[in-house]
Amino acid sequence: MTKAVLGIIGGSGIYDLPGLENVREERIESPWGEPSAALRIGDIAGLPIVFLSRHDKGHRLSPSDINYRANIDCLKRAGVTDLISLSACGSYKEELPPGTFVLVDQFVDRTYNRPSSFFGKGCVAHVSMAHPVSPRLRIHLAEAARAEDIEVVRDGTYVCMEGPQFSTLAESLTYKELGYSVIGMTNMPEAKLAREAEICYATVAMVTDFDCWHPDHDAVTVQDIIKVLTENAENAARLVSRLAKDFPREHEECPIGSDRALDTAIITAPEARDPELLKKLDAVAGRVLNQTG
Ligand SMILES: CSC[C@H]1O[C@H](OP(=O)(O)O)[C@H](O)[C@@H]1O
Ligand SMILES: Nc1ncnc2[nH]cnc12
Repeated sequence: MTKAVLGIIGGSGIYDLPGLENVREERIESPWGEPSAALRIGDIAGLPIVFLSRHDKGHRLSPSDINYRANIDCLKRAGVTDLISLSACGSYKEELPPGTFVLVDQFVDRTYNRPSSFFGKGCVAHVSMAHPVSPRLRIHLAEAARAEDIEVVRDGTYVCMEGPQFSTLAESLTYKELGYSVIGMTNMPEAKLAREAEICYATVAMVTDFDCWHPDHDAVTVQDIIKVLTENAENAARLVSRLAKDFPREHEECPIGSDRALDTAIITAPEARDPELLKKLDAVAGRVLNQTG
């Protein structure tokens, strides 16, 4: 049995986690470089929690400047088994107005300027991303939201753009036409890397705006977003507290195998593997690389 350790990545407007107790800050060294910030390690209702601010205090980092590999590697080193991303997003549906929380179940990756894998030359791996979100985490989040009377929608598709500029009207109309639910700039490659690191991942996409497709809302501005962020952040803190109280203390095996994703993924023959890369993979892939026989 593995102890459950809940990781929380706080996005825009969430630079700390109210309710986190017995907090200590830890700067974990990663062979993948500098993470966004020091980890804040503590507990809520006795459940171990590791909090990481994605953009760091003061919103120092833009989506393309975040070292997603270092972030996920550090969370893995800290023992995180289950990871929740709290993310601001724009909405493509009238019925998902600002303030709605969407428990997305699919992602579309439109980013192009970020390293998106721990693997590569000297150790090639192909994990499945067919179902990028852990269904079990989505269920726990939906139950926590219901208990706290927070409006959530249980599924949806999050398209991840490179940014940092918001979409053009043509892009916005295209994504809407394609049936996507929400847009953001950060959940890819984060979700891919969490899968490679065998960490169960789920996102709470918190709607802040209607992007620019909506006839009544012309262009998005950071000022408008900030107005909604504060209220969303308060609800997110309540949601996480409730989630932690009711969360199983033993890590539950993922029904779609997120926590065993590397069992069938590595294709490079042992004799063709690059020892330098293998060293960097010690945390992310240690479970499978250290197997003997
Ligand atoms: C400040 S609005 C744009 C910004 O907010 C979202 O970030 P996060 O997912 O970390 O909450 C979006 O992806 C952009 O990075
Ligand atoms: N409209 C939008 N587009 C991209 N990222 C966002 N984050 C919040 N609102 C957004």
